[in-house]
Amino acid sequence: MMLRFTKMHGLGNDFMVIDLITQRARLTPELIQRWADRRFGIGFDQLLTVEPPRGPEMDFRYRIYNADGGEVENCGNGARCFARFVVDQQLTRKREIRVETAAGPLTLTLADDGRVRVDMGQPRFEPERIPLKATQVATAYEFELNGQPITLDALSMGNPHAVIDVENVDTAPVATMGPAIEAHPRFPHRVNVGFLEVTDRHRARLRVFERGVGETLACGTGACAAVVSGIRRGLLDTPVDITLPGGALTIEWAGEHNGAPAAVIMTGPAERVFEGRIEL
Ligand SMILES: N[C@H](CCC[C@H](N)C(=O)O)C(=O)O
Repeated sequence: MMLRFTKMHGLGNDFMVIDLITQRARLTPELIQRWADRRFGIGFDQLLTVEPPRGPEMDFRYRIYNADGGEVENCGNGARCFARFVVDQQLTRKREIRVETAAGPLTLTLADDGRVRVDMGQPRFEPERIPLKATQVATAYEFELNGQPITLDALSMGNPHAVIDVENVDTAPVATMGPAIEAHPRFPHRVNVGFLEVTDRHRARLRVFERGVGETLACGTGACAAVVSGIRRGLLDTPVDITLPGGALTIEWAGEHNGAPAAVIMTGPAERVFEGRIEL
């Protein structure tokens, strides 16, 4: 049996997108890993599926699988591609689309300039909601890494993120510190690791070592987490143009009011590369 898919990317963070509304497929971690391989398979950072909603208030269910085959809670670049996909495939005529994810609802809006605006929901700071082993909420957590002390921030965008300040992202120790923090035992579900360079009050640069993938050209939830962290710590002001190796996103966050964090708004591109079919 042949399975239709579309190859897409958001700033070079690339996806295999599968319509499981008009098709059926049982996706196992082994199959996803094989398809994710950039030589023996299709090659992608994440696999995204488009599924029927489980409740009347949603238009679709949006599921995300990392290249290592693990299902995860959220993917920001993927959300923009999801919106482009369901419109291009004529699965909806809406331009404001409500989707359910494992972390909660997202609202995807296609803008006239071709970019996609995503209400990414509220960030969460309580250690137990990241999750992170810590005794209380902070904006600076002290870690020991290979015998050396380091300080990082941590929060959830539905998926877990650590944020480390660096002078220059180009020389940041992404390849060594990234995997060491991703697998640190204080992050029981592992973690995405962002290296943040603040340029000025409204601009920043970021590289991300993604959980279950490695360094990617862009990470939407990582950009949201880094900007929220920068605003909370008084380093940034909303809106922020954040530049990753694959390109730039605009992130807006109005902060916390009466202890309730505002939703994070991310705006950026979504590109289709090719349509394909693969033997199931
Ligand atoms: N690696 C992430 C999922 C994909 C996030 C990223 N591709 C994005 O655009 O947000 C995790 O394990 O939580």
